[in-house]
Amino acid sequence: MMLDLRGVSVRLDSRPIVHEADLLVDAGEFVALVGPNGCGKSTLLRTIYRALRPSAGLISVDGDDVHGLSWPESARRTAVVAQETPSELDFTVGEVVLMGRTPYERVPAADEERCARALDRVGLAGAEERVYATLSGGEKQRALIARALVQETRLFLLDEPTSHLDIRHQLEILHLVRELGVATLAVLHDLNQAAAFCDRLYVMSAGRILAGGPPGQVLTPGLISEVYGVRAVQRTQLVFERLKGEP
Ligand SMILES: Nc1ncnc2c1ncn2[C@@H]1O[C@H](COP(=O)(O)OP(=O)(O)OP(=O)(O)O)[C@@H](O)[C@H]1O
Repeated sequence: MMLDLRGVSVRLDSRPIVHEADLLVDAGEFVALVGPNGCGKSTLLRTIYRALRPSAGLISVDGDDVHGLSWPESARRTAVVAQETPSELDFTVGEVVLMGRTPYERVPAADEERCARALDRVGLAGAEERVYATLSGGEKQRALIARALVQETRLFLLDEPTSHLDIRHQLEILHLVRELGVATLAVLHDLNQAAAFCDRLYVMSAGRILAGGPPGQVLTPGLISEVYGVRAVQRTQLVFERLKGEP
């Protein structure tokens, strides 16, 4: 199992935020974590990438307790793609991508080669010298995915990677991550998108994981009304597919 959470609870300022979460991601799986604002999704993700410590439970990545690993060792197992943070803005794209090599000994020529390959893979070939702050939202997300790629981990954690992108760029990013084939746990807000892209998903509400499984089994009108307080009606829906080339 690539990621295995057993009974994970998290407290912030002594308030219980996550209660006894169990969650699995297998090698190569794309798993979504959905739930209403404030239910604890980001807190759970931050605990997996060690920005927070659980108050109870165990989180293992590739068989080892992440909170027992050294920082570089855990960073060689798990890469995070979140929304941009101010820390990236002063750098060139190449410098941002190279941050992904921080947990490794630096080998300049080989690292530049890795950086070029990763940028090529995300459709930003040759963008090393561009200033990160000047990229479009979609390009920034792709640069952050390139950074995760050079980190050479077997697990990706995505925290709302598409939330300020338009529909075409949202689809591009989700396609891209899926095609990489790296085990991924992604916090997503759009339930239709989560259902379309993930192998399995978990639904969180008020700090608890209420259900997990294939989207068709989990996203029932009953569960959606219980969790979000909205009535879900299943209809033939408009399906968006990315077209090749610019619109
Ligand atoms: N540093 C903190 N100290 C205390 N409480 C916090 C802290 N950070 C977040 N919280 C609270 O924890 C709860 C869960 O927040 P979290 O950001 O994990 O939710 P989320 O499901 O990711 O929400 P969203 O979908 O809006 O991003 C919220 O009630 C929030 O106010």
